[in-house]
Amino acid sequence: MIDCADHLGAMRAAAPLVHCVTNFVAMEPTANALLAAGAAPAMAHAVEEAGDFATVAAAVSINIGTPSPRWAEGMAAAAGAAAARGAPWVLDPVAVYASPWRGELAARLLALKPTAVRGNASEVLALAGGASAGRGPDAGDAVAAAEDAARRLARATGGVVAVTGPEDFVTDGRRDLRVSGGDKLMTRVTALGCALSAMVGAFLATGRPPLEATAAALAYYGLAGARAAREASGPGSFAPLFLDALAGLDPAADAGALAAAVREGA
Ligand SMILES: Nc1ncnc2c1ncn2[C@@H]1O[C@H](COP(=O)(O)OP(=O)(O)OP(=O)(O)O)[C@@H](O)[C@H]1O
Ligand SMILES: Cc1ncsc1CCO
Ligand SMILES: [Mg+2]
Repeated sequence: MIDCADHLGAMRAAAPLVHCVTNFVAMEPTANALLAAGAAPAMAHAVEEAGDFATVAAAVSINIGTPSPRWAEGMAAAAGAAAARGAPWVLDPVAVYASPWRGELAARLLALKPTAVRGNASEVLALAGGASAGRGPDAGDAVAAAEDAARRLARATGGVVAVTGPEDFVTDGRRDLRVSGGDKLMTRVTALGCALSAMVGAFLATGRPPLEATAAALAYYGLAGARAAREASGPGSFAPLFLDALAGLDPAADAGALAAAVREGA
């Protein structure tokens, strides 16, 4: 059993600074999700300083959603600075299949060996070199179709790969975990996957084993999503209720529900 509540408590106690080089769309939702969870965000992407931010942050999250050539240099600087000091960092390969240039950028970042990759099924399939049915940033493939790709990618980087969707799949190439939770409404509000990647960074910052820390972050996020959906009347009311649920989840009271969300194996 993975003690997700212990991971959540440790993350909140550390209140880790997560430096995010992320996309225009995701900046505010990501910063708000981190703050609601009890972590601290920084968003800065200029190549002149992204490495400086990454040097003081407890974790780094790199998201290629709306790149430009200079922005890409900021991503490489931040990822490189995290990798150089052994700090955890997460790669979110948004729409990596959408253009050859985006594919090259993702490959360049992947070569810096992210502690975790978090993407949807189409992104993970494409990042591993396969065909995918993604459209814009949205998945067109089932999570199950990306499991082998995720394992191969994890073995190649030595890190963790998380494929998210209706049920999340997390692997380090040897051990597989599945995480249930969430709600379909989460696909009707933009950038919640992007914010989740930064949340994985916050949990990795505790220094706990990356596979388990990633699963704990997904379980926490999914439980908050399911709770918010119970109260929401649509995507508009879901968004603030989700922040409240992230803030309100309690390691003691919710330990059972968090642990029940994660299962090992097939
Ligand atoms: N169909 C679904 N049913 C239940 N929960 C879901 C569903 N789709 C996504 N989720 C929840 O949303 C989380 C984020 O997942 P998703 O795979 O949608 O990210 P994404 O496609 O990268 O999003 P984006 O790029 O828009 O930020 C998942 O971990 C899960 O908790
Ligand atoms: C809508 C959108 N376009 C590029 S990034 C992004 C945020 C969701 O991934
Ligand atoms: Mg995404």
